[in-house]
Amino acid sequence: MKLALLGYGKMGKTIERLAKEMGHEIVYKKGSSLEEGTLTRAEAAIEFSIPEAAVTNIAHCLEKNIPVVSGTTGWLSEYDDMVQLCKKCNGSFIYASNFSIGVNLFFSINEYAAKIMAPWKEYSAGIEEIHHTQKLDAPSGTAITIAEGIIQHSEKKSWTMETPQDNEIKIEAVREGDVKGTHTVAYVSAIDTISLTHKAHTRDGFAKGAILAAQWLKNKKGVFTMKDVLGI
Ligand SMILES: NC(=O)C1=CN([C@@H]2O[C@H](COP(=O)(O)OP(=O)(O)OC[C@H]3O[C@@H](n4cnc5c(N)ncnc54)[C@H](OP(=O)(O)O)[C@@H]3O)[C@@H](O)[C@H]2O)C=CC1
Ligand SMILES: O=C(O)C1=N[C@H](C(=O)O)C[C@H](O)C1
Repeated sequence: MKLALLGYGKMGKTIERLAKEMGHEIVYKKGSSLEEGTLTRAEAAIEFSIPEAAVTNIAHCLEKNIPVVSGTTGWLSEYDDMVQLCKKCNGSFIYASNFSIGVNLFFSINEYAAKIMAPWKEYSAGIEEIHHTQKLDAPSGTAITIAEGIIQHSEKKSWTMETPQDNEIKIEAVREGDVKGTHTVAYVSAIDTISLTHKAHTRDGFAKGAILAAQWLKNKKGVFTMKDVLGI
């Protein structure tokens, strides 16, 4: 496929390396001070930039009728606007807080655990995410998706990074070293703890999932999620 990369940082470069190994061609690259190639040659755009740039990048692709896969986190207050724009342009759009197949399986395990744990009121759920010190947003998009999975299957109503009320889930964000992304859900009672952890060893899983999503999106119209891509 002919791919555009919107954002050419850690993720953009990882996607470029893996996409080339898979036989795809990068026809356009854009960073804050870089623009190479021609966007309109692209069959799909893969967008991993910064929260402030994501909406403009996504809207630009939709308006130019280029299918767009976005993994940028921290801009979701404007997600519904992008859904509306995609419909108006009859475009193709996938956003995921995490494109790794392992994390998407973890999301399903998390929802299953939330259902099982819901009646057992002596356990209280909490989430911890650990990332590298360059990460701009907190909590991670993945931690928010995990919290939403618990909220969907329990009496919890929202998440917080402060001291939680009874109907809130606490998310703790830790920034250290070059951690690629570690997410833990823990159910803690006075006598024991049940915890589930996903730990990314490299960024390759995120990048492979985004390339898979771009391939899957070919010839499809609408707004999709990684659950659609993976059929889970
Ligand atoms: N959904 C998922 O699976 C994953 C999501 N992410 C998310 O992806 C995003 C990027 O992560 P990462 O690559 O690690 O971050 P980086 O900081 O390494 O890269 C971000 C890049 O965006 C560039 N940029 C800035 N402004 C624009 C613009 N207007 N248009 C295009 N590019 C621009 C920056 O350019 P410059 O270097 O010149 O400043 C930089 O190269 C983050 O939001 C992160 O949370 C990360 C991993 C997985
Ligand atoms: O910024 C990162 O690095 C990551 N961001 C995503 C998030 O916010 O969930 C996904 C992954 O954990 C890496």
